[in-house]
Amino acid sequence: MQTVRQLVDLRAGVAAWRAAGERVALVPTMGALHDGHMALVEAAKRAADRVVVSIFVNPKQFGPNEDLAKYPRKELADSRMLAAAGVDLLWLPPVEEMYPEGFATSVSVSGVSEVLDGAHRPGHFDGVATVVAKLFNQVRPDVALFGEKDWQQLAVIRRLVADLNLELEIHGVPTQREDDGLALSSRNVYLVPEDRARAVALPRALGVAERAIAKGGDPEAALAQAREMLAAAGFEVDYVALTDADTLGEPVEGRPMRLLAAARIGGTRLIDNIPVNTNDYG
Ligand SMILES: Nc1ncnc2c1ncn2[C@@H]1O[C@H](COP(=O)(O)OP(=O)(O)OP(=O)(O)O)[C@@H](O)[C@H]1O
Ligand SMILES: CC(C)(CO)[C@@H](O)C(=O)[O-]
Ligand code: BAL
Repeated sequence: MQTVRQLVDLRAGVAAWRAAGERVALVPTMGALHDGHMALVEAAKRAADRVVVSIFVNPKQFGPNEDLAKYPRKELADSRMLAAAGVDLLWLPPVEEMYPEGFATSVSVSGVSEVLDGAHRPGHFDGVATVVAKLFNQVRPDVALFGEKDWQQLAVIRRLVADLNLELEIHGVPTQREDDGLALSSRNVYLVPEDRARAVALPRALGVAERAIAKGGDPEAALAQAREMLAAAGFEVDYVALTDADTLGEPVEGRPMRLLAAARIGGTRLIDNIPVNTNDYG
């Protein structure tokens, strides 16, 4: 595996593959890799001939009171995992390479960025859209892979790609979970054992609400019950919401729906989401 930190070297590496007619996949990450990231890498290997993984803890997507400084950084372990998985190139740009002196542009996707996590983390999705647009231009992949764990992020990126006529495919990869159902996340390392045990309430509350709604129950009552379950487990709830799966606006009759939640326990903010399978009970 090649590891590069300068754009000129990234471009040279990718250009050689492109000249040979090879298909290139990009997996953008912020590092501290776990099996969720590795599922993206495996999907990338199936989708393309060459796999580029980026690790960049993007300052522009963290708010002033968020965890940028303490976000886990594990470059050596990450690099070994990626090499062992057969990744071709690791793109590790320093902050000055990504945002040189004078950088002044922001990419903003309205609508889908403004609700849920967008409302709770002002500016977050502008930071994500800006860095992802840059990564797409730097690597120029044929396909890029993102996890469904960050469902709203995936929706924002699909909108960005459609609106700017970017020529690449976006593949969503299902959420990888611990045995008890908690979604894998780099931020799970922040959880002390007691909070880790309680955190299982997040996927459970979503599951309970999903079954109630899928069976035709009152959505507002189901969402209220999920909020109560989370509060009882010690979470402070940012939101539990039922939305249209693509726009993240109000659910629309006959279109796929998604249940999404964000909640904080012991100072750690966790997110999760699941589809609402009305057909299971049709
Ligand atoms: N459990 C998971 N299953 C599938 N994909 C995941 C999972 N966790 C993260 N990803 C995906 O990996 C990519 C990189 O995410 P990132 O590096 O932010 O990791 P993370 O675990 O989501 O970290 P964080 O704690 O910041 O949420 C994103 O596309 C994200 O959706
Ligand atoms: C897509 C991403 C790598 C952009 O910084 C980040 O938001 C993430 O890891 O999900
Ligand atoms: N996985 C999403 C990145 C973030 O929370 O900033």
